[in-house]
Amino acid sequence: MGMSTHIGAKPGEIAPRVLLPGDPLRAKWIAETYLEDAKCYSNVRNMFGFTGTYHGVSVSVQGSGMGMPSASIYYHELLSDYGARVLIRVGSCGALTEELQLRDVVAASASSTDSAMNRVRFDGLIDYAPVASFELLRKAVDVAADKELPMHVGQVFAADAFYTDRPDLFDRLAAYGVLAVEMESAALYTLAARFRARALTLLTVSDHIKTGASTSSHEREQTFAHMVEVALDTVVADA
Ligand SMILES: O=P(O)(O)O[C@H]1O[C@H](CO)[C@@H](O)[C@H]1O
Ligand SMILES: O=c1cc[nH]c(=O)[nH]1
Repeated sequence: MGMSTHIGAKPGEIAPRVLLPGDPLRAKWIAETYLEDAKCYSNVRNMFGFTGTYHGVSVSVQGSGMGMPSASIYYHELLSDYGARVLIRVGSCGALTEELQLRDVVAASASSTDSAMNRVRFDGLIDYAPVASFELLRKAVDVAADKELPMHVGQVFAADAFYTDRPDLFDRLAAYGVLAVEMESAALYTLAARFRARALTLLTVSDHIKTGASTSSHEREQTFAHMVEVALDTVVADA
C-alpha cells in the first residue's frame, strides 16, 4: 500500500472508514467543521482528502469529483491501495418525486444506472444490481431515528449526464419507485462489493426536478449538516 496515481497519501494516512462527497470543498468543510486534528493528506488535482478523528474514531473524508468515471478512480484507489473498508458517500441529489422536499435526507438502498460501466464489466449479459451494505444502512436508519431526523430510504438513480435530453425517463423511474437522481452511487456499491468492503450513499436534496426548487452552490458546499452527522454517527456506531 502506498501513494496511488490520483491520491497523494502515504501508507496509513487514510482511515479504513471514509466519507465521500463529490465536491472536494465539501470534504474540506466537513473536515474543518467536524473532525479533530484534521490533516490534509492529498491535494492532487485539488481533490482534497483529510484524516482526523470524530468522537475518538479515525475517519477520512475524500472528494471524488462528479460522475462515475471520476468517482470510480477514487473509490478504486481507496479500496485497492489504502485498505478502505467502509465508504459512505455524502452527496447532493435531485428529487424525482413530490414525496421529497428540498434539504431532505435520502439513504440509497439500491442504485439503478444508465452508466455502461457495469455493462462492460459483465459483457452486457447481466444487469448487476448495485445495493447498499445492509449493515451500514441499518445503522444509519437507527442513527437518524435516534436524532429524530426524518430520512427517506429507497432506490436512487445514478445518471451519467447531469443535463439530460430525456427528462421523461425521470418520471418513468419515479413511477418505478426511484426517489432521486445523483451521479455516483452505482459505481460505489459495485466497487465496494468487488473489494469485499461495505458502502452506503446518503444524499441531501439540492434540487427538485418536479418543482424546479434548488439550493445555491454555497449551500451544496457548506450545509447538509444533518446528512454529514448521520454519516459520522454511523461511522462511530460501526467502529
Ligand atoms: O454533490 P455531489 O456529491 O457532487 O453529488 C451530486 O452533485 C454533482 C452534480 O451537481 C454530482 O456529483 C452528483 O452526484
Ligand atoms: O446529479 C444530480 C445532483 C443534484 N441534482 C440533480 O439534479 N442531479
